[in-house]
Amino acid sequence: MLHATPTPLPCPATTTLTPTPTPTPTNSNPNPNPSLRPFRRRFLAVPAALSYSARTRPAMAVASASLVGGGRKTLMEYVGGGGGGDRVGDDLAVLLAHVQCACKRIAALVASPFNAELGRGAMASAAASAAAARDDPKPLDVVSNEIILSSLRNSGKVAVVASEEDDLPVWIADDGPFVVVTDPLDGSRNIDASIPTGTIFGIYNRLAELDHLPVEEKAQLNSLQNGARLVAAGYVLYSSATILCISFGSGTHAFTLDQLTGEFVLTHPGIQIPPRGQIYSVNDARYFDWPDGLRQYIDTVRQGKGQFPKKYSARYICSLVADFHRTLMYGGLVMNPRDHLRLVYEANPLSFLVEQAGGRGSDGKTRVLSIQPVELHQRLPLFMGSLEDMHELESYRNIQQKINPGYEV
Ligand SMILES: O=P(O)(O)OC[C@H]1O[C@](O)(COP(=O)(O)O)[C@@H](O)[C@@H]1O
Repeated sequence: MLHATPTPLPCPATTTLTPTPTPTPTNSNPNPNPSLRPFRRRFLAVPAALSYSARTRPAMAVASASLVGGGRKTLMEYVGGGGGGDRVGDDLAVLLAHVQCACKRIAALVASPFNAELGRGAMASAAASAAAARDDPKPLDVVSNEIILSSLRNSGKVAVVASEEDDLPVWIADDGPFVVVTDPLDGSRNIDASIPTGTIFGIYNRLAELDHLPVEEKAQLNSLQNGARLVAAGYVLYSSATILCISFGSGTHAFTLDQLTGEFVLTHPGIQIPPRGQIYSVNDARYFDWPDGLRQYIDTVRQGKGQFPKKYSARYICSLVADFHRTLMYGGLVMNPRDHLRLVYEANPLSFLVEQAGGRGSDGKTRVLSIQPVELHQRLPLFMGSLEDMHELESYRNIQQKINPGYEV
């Protein structure tokens, strides 16, 4: 079994920061599928650090020493050593310790051999209801949501959490200094094929001027903050490597999970997205639903007739975090031109990260971070990537897809 021989590392992975203990979490969105309860118990109960068998550990530790001993900082060392700049006080550090802990749990979950059983739960519920739309939460989304919510509660640092999986934000504590928005497991429709998925999160300060309002109202308004007010934003990519990429408003930095020690170590400090890439990432099957401007742009760059005289390549995983991460690394564009991705949970945190890496995020007309959210689950066309590619794309003007029939796959 996955956790038969646990060798727990402390969670949160810091000894200097002591999270405030809170009562056993309850969830506002209990999973209605009773067949999932054993899995939820298992994954909510495991220690954050990944577990390894005693037999394999010594050999792995030798390899590990060469990586971690190579002078690379862990995420918590980076944050504790002032790496995040002035914005990262003790409260935010404690919160981050809990966020990374939750994401290690989700990383173990998505790689688990028990996913097939969880998937059967998804198919059963889909069969039971004709209304089971593609956007319905899948069990792994639900479990991931519970893991995140539980960790955020336990941090003692969060006033309210707004999750893509929940209709309404969950108020946690009046004195929590932070507001967290999250998509706990984006791209989960790919999970049965072991295609990468990701967690996205954004952190705002709680707006003290709203404290006097009724709970529902202040929960909503705190969660609808403009993306320009983000204190920090990040994602965790669950792929061949598990990568936590974060910005505190002073650059974008990526940490890779060392599977041997269970620590995120700094591998990509100060990421700069190339000003030009040669890759565009979009669901090309929608070509005939695209507006003229977008078709012309893609036709132009794929023929090497754009401002950059090389033929562009296409890459599309259909998992936003994975497509975004590749774009951050190699440059180019990642886009979904129809009203599909969500401003609060996806577009704002990722735009914050791409801007901090020297790129741009827009809805095709307007900088994402200047759009004031009016609804929690508000959707928008989304274009992000290299600065020069973004400017060229936006110069075609008519790039937002207005036809959005609700595709089957
Ligand atoms: O169907 P499209 O337009 O290609 O959209 C795919 C996008 O939708 C997502 O799967 C998110 O949508 P869901 O919230 O429905 O899972 C992204 O990960 C991906 O980039």
